[in-house]
Amino acid sequence: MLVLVLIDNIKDFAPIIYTPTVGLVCQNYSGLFRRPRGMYFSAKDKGEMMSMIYNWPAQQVDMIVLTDGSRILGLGDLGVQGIGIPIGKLDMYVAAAGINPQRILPVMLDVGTNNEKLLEDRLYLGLRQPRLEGEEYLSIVDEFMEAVFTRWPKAIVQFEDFQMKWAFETLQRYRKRFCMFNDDVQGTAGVALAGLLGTVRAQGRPLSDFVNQKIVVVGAGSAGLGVLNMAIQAVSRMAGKNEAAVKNQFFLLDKDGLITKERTNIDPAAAPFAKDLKDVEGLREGASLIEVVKKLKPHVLLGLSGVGGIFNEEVLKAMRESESTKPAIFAMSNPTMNAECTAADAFKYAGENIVFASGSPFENVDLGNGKVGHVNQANNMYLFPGIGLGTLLSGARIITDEMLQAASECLASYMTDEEIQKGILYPSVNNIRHITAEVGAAVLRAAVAEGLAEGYGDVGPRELRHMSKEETVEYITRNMWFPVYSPLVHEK
Ligand SMILES: NC(=O)c1ccc[n+]([C@@H]2O[C@H](COP(=O)([O-])OP(=O)(O)OC[C@H]3O[C@@H](n4cnc5c(N)ncnc54)[C@H](O)[C@@H]3O)[C@@H](O)[C@H]2O)c1
Ligand SMILES: O=C(O)C[C@H](O)C(=O)O
Ligand SMILES: [Mg+2]
Repeated sequence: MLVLVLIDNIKDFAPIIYTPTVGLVCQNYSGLFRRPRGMYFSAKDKGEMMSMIYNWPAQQVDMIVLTDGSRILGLGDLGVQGIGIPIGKLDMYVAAAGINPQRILPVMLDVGTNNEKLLEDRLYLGLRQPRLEGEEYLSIVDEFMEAVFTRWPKAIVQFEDFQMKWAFETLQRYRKRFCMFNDDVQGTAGVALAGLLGTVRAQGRPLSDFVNQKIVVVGAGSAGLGVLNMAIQAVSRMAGKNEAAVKNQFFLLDKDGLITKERTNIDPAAAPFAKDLKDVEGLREGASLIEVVKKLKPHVLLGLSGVGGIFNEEVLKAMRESESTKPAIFAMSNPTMNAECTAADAFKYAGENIVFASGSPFENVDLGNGKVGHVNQANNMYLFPGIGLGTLLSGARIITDEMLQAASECLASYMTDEEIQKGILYPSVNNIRHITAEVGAAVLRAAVAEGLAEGYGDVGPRELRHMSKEETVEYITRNMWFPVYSPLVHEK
């Protein structure tokens, strides 16, 4: 019965099973622990993972969400307590994508934690050792991946909330070998790109104008860099130029301010986005956020820093001088406390004509005189269920950039011009099954176009190839699991 309640009331329950409440649960997980859910693989299980996987009681597993707990939302290293995230994401898979709840598997890779507080907490449930590093670490993930795909060759593994270095390294290591994706890097990028394209439409400009938007990204981690990579690919396609030629409009800041080529010890993943000082006249290496906003007057300010409140009054007021008629403020960090600003502050200080989005939910803002400041939830939940379900039903064995791009484009075109004019960039969470069906169909059709779709169950690749767009959406919808409960019969 619970699943039905969740599906029917997803808008009310998403903030509980998902951000922000899931963050609070993870922070307190060891103390709250009652019974286990999912599987834990620890560094001490090395050599045993294959038999452990074969011990999982379900015959079939379709969807796995895996974390090592090293970067849980914006809350940092929470060790095994991060298991709440795979559980919450998979609850969303059940509610939004209709993945059969008997075929999901939340997984924690316990390789230790560097969180001193947890190491000293006598209730802490995980290994009391510093995190494994280097080859030792990778050998654990390798063993897990080999074991999973040996038993369930058609499963999909979603990597979630890994610290940046491992997020990128594992993505490169596995994406051509296994059916996997990194939600923080790739799911987030697709949702952000759809929102960025929406803001161009909200200004009443043609999509081709995207190439002229000045976009400041605050946070050079797995999510921020994922967004930049995908946005630059999109601009490059639109402008018909190579990626190097279209980077000028993007500006990147991390904890040390504006990233330029003058930076010493620059992270290799951020290096391609570092600015030449001559292209940011009047700004210096490490310029602060307020300096950058005042100087550049950007169209979009997008936060993926994990730092609550850094879009402060001064920064938001500076956005009033934006060159855009409808400046966009995306405070995408989670949970709510870590959002770069609140919705109310954004409308109060940056003005009523902004477009606003946050990663965690906020109420719409009453602007007085019957006017409402619409709050969008720019969260990867709009895409990951469709990416997972579309891939599953296509039978593809890898997830390509084209499939992810199709997901993002589908979300970008979901909203009508009328809605977009009102600042509504994303659909209501209440429609999540419909969105997921559309996104899933887009992903599946992209897999077909690339010749990757091998089919699922009785539906072979030939049938998939011959499905129209509408038939694909219908096929996806038909394959969503839905709870049916038999009526209780009372004895008279
Ligand atoms: N809305 C979504 O769908 C979504 C998706 C993924 C991640 N996120 C959120 O984004 C945040 C970051 O995630 P991540 O995986 O990129 O983390 P990360 O740890 O890989 O990166 C964080 C980045 O922020 C930078 N930073 C820290 N303090 C800063 C400051 N004061 N000013 C500017 N930059 C600063 C760091 O230098 C680093 O580059 C988290 O809060 C996470 O919850 C949201
Ligand atoms: O979990 C979320 O709500 C989004 C995202 O995956 C995050 O890490 O913040
Ligand atoms: Mg995440």
